[in-house]
Amino acid sequence: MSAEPVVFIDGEAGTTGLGIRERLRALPVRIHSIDPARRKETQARAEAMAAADLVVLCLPDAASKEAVEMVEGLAASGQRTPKILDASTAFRTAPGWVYGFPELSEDQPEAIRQASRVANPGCYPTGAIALLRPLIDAGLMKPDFPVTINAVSGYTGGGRTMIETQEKEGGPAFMLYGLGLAHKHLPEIRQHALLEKRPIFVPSVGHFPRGMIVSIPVHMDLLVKGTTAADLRRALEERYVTSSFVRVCKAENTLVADALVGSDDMELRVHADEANTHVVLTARLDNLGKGASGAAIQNIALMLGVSPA
Ligand SMILES: NC(=O)C1=CN([C@@H]2O[C@H](COP(=O)(O)OP(=O)(O)OC[C@H]3O[C@@H](n4cnc5c(N)ncnc54)[C@H](OP(=O)(O)O)[C@@H]3O)[C@@H](O)[C@H]2O)C=CC1
Ligand SMILES: CC(=O)N[C@@H](CCC(=O)OP(=O)(O)O)C(=O)O
Repeated sequence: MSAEPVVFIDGEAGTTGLGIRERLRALPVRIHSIDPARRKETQARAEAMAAADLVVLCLPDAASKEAVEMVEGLAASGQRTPKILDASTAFRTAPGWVYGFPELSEDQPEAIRQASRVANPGCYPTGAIALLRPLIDAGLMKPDFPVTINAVSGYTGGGRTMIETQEKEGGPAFMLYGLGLAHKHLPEIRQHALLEKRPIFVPSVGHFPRGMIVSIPVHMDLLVKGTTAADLRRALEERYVTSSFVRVCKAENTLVADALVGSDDMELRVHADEANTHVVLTARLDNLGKGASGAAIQNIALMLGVSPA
């Protein structure tokens, strides 16, 4: 790899692509862009891929799959091939891909460093997995726990189409969706949180651009006998004590969804009643920060072995 690695963002003009481009200014890398008029042309994209050390895919799932085939085509014709970081849902549970959540386990940063294919996590799974996985790993929550996840997102989570609808036509103040109970993030949450059962996941979107809260209610008598809210909090604190982005915070009585807008951090909380019979676990993040572009920058830094100047 040259002194200044080259990055090509396929989908640079989209919501996630723009966020990554902006954040890349903090890293010692060179961005290889293509003429916006040619951004969907196969030839122009293939040339840009061949010139890059890392390709970041910020595309819809189908276009991401096509882009990965293009990189594989380069390899088949004996050309140098870039590493790939994919922001879509297409490869988050695929064999041969490393899940780009460095806080997942102690070994995950090294796995991301070594990988040639990394899948950037979804926004909701980032919150849900961050709350659930340490509790399963610590043996406090059994893998067959009946998990329910409620979440609210800012409308930028829906990409360009939802942004245009909300901003031009003044979309709904608040709406539940995914009520077919088969949201595209369920397989990812289940696989990386190590859950045996499919969680019930009820996402929602509000008339605000950015911000997210993921919340998971827990009946304490369904956890491993004797588990307290303090045990849950300790397990989370132990997992994230070394993280620069994830922190465990004091429980609050109210939580505002857009408090972390512009930050790449995520806050986790354990809210309990006095009798310790009910707990609600919450994760608060910027859906475009730790939920998308911020997470991508963490992965890019690991994959290219660079850090902010
Ligand atoms: N928004 C979010 O909060 C998050 C989104 N993601 C994921 O990131 C990916 C991108 O999402 P997002 O940025 O929101 O979407 P956007 O719709 O905002 O951006 C997608 C971009 O890709 C371009 N594009 C579409 N098809 C092609 C193609 N065949 N070749 C080249 N460019 C193409 C689009 O151009 P045009 O507009 O002209 O069609 C657009 O610029 C998605 O897979 C999404 O699931 C991940 C985490 C969070
Ligand atoms: C509000 C909204 O529509 N959100 C999107 C998820 C956005 C996201 O971050 O997920 P991906 O990375 O998988 O695209 C949805 O529910 O499909």
